[in-house]
Amino acid sequence: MTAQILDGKATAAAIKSDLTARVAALKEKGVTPGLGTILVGDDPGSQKYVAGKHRDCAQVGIASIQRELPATATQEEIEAVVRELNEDPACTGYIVQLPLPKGIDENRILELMDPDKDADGLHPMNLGRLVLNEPAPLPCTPNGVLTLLRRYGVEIKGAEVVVVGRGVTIGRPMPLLLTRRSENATVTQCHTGTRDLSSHLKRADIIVAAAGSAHLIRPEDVKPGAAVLDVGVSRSAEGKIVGDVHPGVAEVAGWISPNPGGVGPMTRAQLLVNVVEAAERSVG
Ligand SMILES: Nc1nc2c(c(=O)[nH]1)N[C@@H](CN(C=O)c1ccc(C(=O)N[C@@H](CCC(=O)O)C(=O)O)cc1)CN2
Repeated sequence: MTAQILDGKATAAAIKSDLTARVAALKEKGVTPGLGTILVGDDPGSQKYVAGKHRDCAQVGIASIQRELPATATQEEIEAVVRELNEDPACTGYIVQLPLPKGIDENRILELMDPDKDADGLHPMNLGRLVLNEPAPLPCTPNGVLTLLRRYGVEIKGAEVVVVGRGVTIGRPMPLLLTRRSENATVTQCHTGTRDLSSHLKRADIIVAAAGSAHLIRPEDVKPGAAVLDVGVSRSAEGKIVGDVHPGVAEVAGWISPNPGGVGPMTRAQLLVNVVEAAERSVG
């Protein structure tokens, strides 16, 4: 078997084309959505992701507001920029690019954001709303995973899903999305403390690999026909992306997301969706 590709690049392009029309309609009503980003430090990966987010904004007509601070920025300096974007009427939604440099209290920064401007869905109020099943902006990567699965007709209802990883951007919120009544999946969350990862993976209809551990998911651990989403990013010595999923998995799985070209572009597209939806709510 050769797996069908879950093409994140193509799916993101379709989403952006829909958003372009919605942004134009908002502008006719006098509202220009504006995405702010706060980037601290000089991590090349983060710089690339933020640059991509602003490229996407330009494509669909969303205004860009960029704030950059050096790696030496203090907690107070970052908090001052958060307060500034909270107050800026041109900034309808914003994100703080994660991770922040060591020594910065990331949770405190997220808590300080105006939850109504939280374009990432990572403010504790919005994560709480997700737990309570109330409307909230959805975390971009997990929502991107769901959108890809739906687009390619992968059955989620009743599926056994294994999520590998427990980070704040993917691992923690992913099961919350998958276990909503609208999705009705059964989720097992695995992490570095899981005793026998292989035994869990072998039962999974869908695997979401977000461990950041190169080629952790091996062909022999995957049930034939399963859908495998590769979210993890490690870098080779040459700086190339190495995913969590071994290339041989493509011979066993029913669907596989490439990496790059899978969940990454979907993360960016879902961010724009959150920004546009917030602007649409503001006009009623
Ligand atoms: N505030 C946030 N920080 C981080 C998030 C997030 O959702 N919000 N997620 C990740 C990084 N991320 C988004 O910011 C992200 C990751 C990957 C991509 C992407 O388009 N990747 C491309 C490859 C790019 C490359 O060549 O390096 C792909 O997969 O095709 C976009 C955004 C952590 N931080």
